[in-house]
This record gives sequence, structure tokens and C-alpha cells, in this order.
Amino acid sequence: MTVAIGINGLGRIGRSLTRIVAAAPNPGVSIVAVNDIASTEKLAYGLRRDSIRGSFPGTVTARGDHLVVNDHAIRAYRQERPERIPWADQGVEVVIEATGRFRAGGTARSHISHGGARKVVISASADNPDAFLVMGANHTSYDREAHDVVSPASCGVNALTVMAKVLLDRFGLGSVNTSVMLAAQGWGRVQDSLIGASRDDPRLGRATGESIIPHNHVVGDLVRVALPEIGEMRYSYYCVPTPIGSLAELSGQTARPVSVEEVNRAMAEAAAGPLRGILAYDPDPTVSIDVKNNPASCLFDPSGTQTTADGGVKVRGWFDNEWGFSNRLLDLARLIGERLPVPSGHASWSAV
Ligand SMILES: NC(=O)c1ccc[n+]([C@@H]2O[C@H](COP(=O)([O-])OP(=O)(O)OC[C@H]3O[C@@H](n4cnc5c(N)ncnc54)[C@H](O)[C@@H]3O)[C@@H](O)[C@H]2O)c1
Repeated sequence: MTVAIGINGLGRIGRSLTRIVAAAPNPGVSIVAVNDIASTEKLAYGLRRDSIRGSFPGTVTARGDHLVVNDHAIRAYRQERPERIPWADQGVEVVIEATGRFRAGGTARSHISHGGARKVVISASADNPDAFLVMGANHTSYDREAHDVVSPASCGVNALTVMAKVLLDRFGLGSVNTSVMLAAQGWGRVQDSLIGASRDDPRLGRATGESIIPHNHVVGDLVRVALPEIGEMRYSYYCVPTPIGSLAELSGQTARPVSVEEVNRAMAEAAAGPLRGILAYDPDPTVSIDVKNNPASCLFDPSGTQTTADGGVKVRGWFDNEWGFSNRLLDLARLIGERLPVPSGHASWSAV
């Protein structure tokens, strides 16, 4: 089946979603509507020209209130408030909320209560969603009746969680400490500017090209939401000036001493087996730009593995913070869209 999706916000994430869907031979989703505060002409330009990904491999034009991607016409709305977007008019089932402005579960819910969509996926570590669902870790806990607004947490959480899951399942894992180095974001500032800095942390308004900027991201708490067995965690998060490509490192204590070879074999087996497509494994010496366009949540780097005789372990993974995460958003939209509950009075509704 094909899930009809709408995207609110055609920025870095929204454009990645559009490119991924356009390039896939059988994406399982169809983008039927988008919304942004930018004009349709600007949205088309933003898809055609991209400083990180290069020119669009196909055609994108603005035609009235539609964005035409290759031969596919997408209704483009221009509303500033989520409750004003008439998703139901286009048959949108799942909205991907990707503006970064409406991260609160309550606000995002208006895509359903006012816009007529069935479900919402927030493209960020949202505030108070019905569930945090990390693909490969706890996505099977999705409850189609109870979960209307879900969040896949963040790109860093996804990268850490899949490595933690392999270690936890194979060797037991506790006393976990993590670091994420996140590539530049759209909200970053070229010069110091404290006005409009994201959230309350003034350091996020500092010039991104000049510094490694610590950030109080709740990454560890969200890994624990996906993997509660992991227990207490400590975590650090840094914004770094690379344009794309981010790094996640995780250390902890295994239940018994393990060797570097055992850890790397476990990761390689998971990447070829149960976590195929979500965890990738590459023994070639890697730097951050090498992960560009990689669709996995985490590209495991075996050269980063270290162990100690008393059960200490440290692992390293790379992730394309836009591309990998956008692939997970689409995985989640498919998972949810294919399990939509039957509305009362529709006994023979499909996709049950
Ligand atoms: N970029 C990444 O690497 C990344 C990775 C994971 C998660 N995220 C999260 O995804 C969200 C979006 O990030 P992004 O990098 O795509 O941001 P972005 O700034 O590139 O894009 C945001 C888009 O939303 C539009 N917009 C702003 N206000 C709007 C409104 N009121 N109504 C409709 N559209 C509006 C903007 O015009 C822009 O096109 C953020 O919450 C971010 O934390 C980003």
C-alpha cells in the first residue's frame, strides 16, 4: 500500500524527505501536500539547488499552488499556523511536522484536530509526544489506538540507540556515557547573535564556524526511553562546524569482559541481519564527510572500538544527520500509515 503523507516545513529535513521519496523506485509513501511559510517558487528553487546534496536529479517546478517534482504534483500550502492547513482536502494520512517550530505534542496535534490528518510524526525530540519510537529499538511498541503524535527522537539518539541495542542484547550494558558531535544546523549563526537562539541556551547563538559549542541536549534521557533496560546514563552533546556528517560515541560496562573483535563481529552481524538498513558497517577508514547520503541511522566504524580487561567498552558511529534521520521518519510514516485504526462506522476500511 501507499501512505499519503504531508510535510510541514520544507527545510533541510523536508527537502531530504522529498529527494528520498522522489529517488525511490517503490517508496511506499506518496507526498501529496506540503506546507511552508516560503512561496512555492522558493520551495522549488530550494529543491533544485542544494549546497550539500547538489542539483536535484530530476525536475522541480512551481505551477500555481502546486510543486511539481518530476511528474508528480504536490499541493503546496502557505500557512503559518498548523491548524490552518487543510490536510484532509488532499487525503493526507500522516503529517511529518518538520518546521522545528511545533515540537510540542499538543500543538502538533492540531494537524489532526483541525487539519483532518490521521497521525503526526514530529521530526525532532519533541515535547510530550504520545510516544518516542526509535526504529530498530522500540518501534514495535507502536500502538495505533493510543499513539497519534509520535517522535523518533533525534538523529543523535538514533545513532546511539542502535549501537547501544547491539551491545545490550549481546553483552549486557550499563554505566553508559555518550558524546554526540552534530554538524551545522540551519538555525546556526554566522556571527554571534543572541536573538532567536534556539531554546534557552545562549551558546547556541554563538558563531557556528568559530567554535565547538556544547549543548544541553536530552540525548541520554531519550536513549533510555527507547532502551529502559540500560539504566542511568550520562551524555555530552556538541555542535561542530562541519556542513554535514555527525559523530556518536558511546562507552559503558558490559556484563563480562569482551574483545574488540567480539564487539565488531556483533555489530557486523546486526548490520547484515536484524538491523539491516538501520545500522551499517564499514571497516574502511572513515571521516565525517564519508557518511553523506548514507541512509542508515548509524554507520558503525570498527576502528573506534576499544575495550578494557574489566568489561569497559567504547564504540563509534557516524551519521548523516539529515539523510539517515529522514529515512527513519519515512520508515515511521510507513509503519503508522499501514496500521491506521478503523474509524467508527467504516467496517471495511483498508489497511487494518
Ligand atoms: N537538519 C538536521 O540535521 C536535523 C536532524 C534531525 C532533526 N532535525 C529537526 O528537524 C526540524 C527541522 O529541521 P531543519 O534542519 O529541516 O530546519 P530548517 O530551518 O532547514 O527548515 C525549517 C522549515 O520550516 C519552515 N517554517 C518555519 N516556520 C514555519 C511555520 N510557522 N509554518 C510552516 N513552515 C515553517 C521554514 O521556512 C523552513 O523551510 C528541527 O526540529 C530540527 O531539530 C534536524
